Amino acid sequence: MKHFTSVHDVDDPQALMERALALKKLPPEALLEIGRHKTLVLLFLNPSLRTRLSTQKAGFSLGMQVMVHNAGQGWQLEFEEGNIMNGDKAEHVKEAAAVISQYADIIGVRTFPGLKDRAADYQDAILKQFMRYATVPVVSLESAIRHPLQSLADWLTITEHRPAHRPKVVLSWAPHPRPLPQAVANSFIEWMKVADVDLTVAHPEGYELAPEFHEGTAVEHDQRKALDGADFVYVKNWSSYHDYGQVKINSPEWMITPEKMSLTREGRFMHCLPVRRNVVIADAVIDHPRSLHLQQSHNRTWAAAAAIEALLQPQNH
Ligand SMILES: NCCC[C@H](NC(=O)CCC(=O)O)C(=O)O
Ligand SMILES: NC(=O)OP(=O)(O)O
Repeated sequence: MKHFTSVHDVDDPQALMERALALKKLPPEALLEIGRHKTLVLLFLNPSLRTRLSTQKAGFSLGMQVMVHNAGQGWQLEFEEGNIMNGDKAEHVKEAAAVISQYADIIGVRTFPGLKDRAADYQDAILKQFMRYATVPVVSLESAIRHPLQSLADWLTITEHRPAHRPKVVLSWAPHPRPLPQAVANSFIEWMKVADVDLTVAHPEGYELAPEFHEGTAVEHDQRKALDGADFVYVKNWSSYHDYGQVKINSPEWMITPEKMSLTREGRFMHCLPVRRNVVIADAVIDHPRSLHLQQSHNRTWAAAAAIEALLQPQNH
């Protein structure tokens, strides 16, 4: 694996998921050898709580040195090719990525979409520029269109709580006051396509995701119908893809409530966090023992550990 930016970078996603579960069970001293004398640099162009801490923790657990760099602490980066850099951008990604590569064995990058220019966001240009100019593997810490470490952690969580039958997994849109990226939803669909689950995406009309992610997935516009018999209910807001970046609905109709969860097959609630209580999800659902949101955030460490280990394999160098 050269980089970890989507499920398509992974030769055998099932094996990676199983390796993450195996790493979770290893004694701490066995883990420490995996990344000894290696350095991980995490670069945050946008805020984070879980990704920042769980990926650092994964690095530390694997015996790595970890450095975190926040945008705003350094020079403002230019990502366009050929621009006359006489504005506020002091350093080109061409130099920045090459320089960081001298200090790091793996570079992690978090970069959210601007949600103004769909074509630009869906080119995932900032992540791709880092991949182009870095001389070491790049791991996505959530890019404009995908969040693969989250999806891998979600898959671990589903695997750990899987019923005997093939589970029905519902990805349900929910309301939010702010325009949010489509990355978590896009990525979740992509990873669930390689997991052995029955996936339905529930969203109001007008909230279709990008065709490359949506195609081939069952879609339901009636949320209650979608929830019928669900084993896992993954809740996430995303802003409109078609009316790009817009919040078209902000009424509580799509909020997940105990009454809606009662339609499921003792369904487990999932959310990547951060979550707005009583907007996306009623307190009584997230505070219920069947909610898996904290198991998901715990599994972020193990997803990151497995991805980092795979990127450290000698064939990458
Ligand atoms: N990394 C997990 C989710 C990050 C981001 N959520 C947010 O920005 C929420 C912010 C707020 O609630 O105001 C998203 O949806 O992609
Ligand atoms: N779920 C997730 O990626 O959380 P952060 O944005 O806090 O990293």
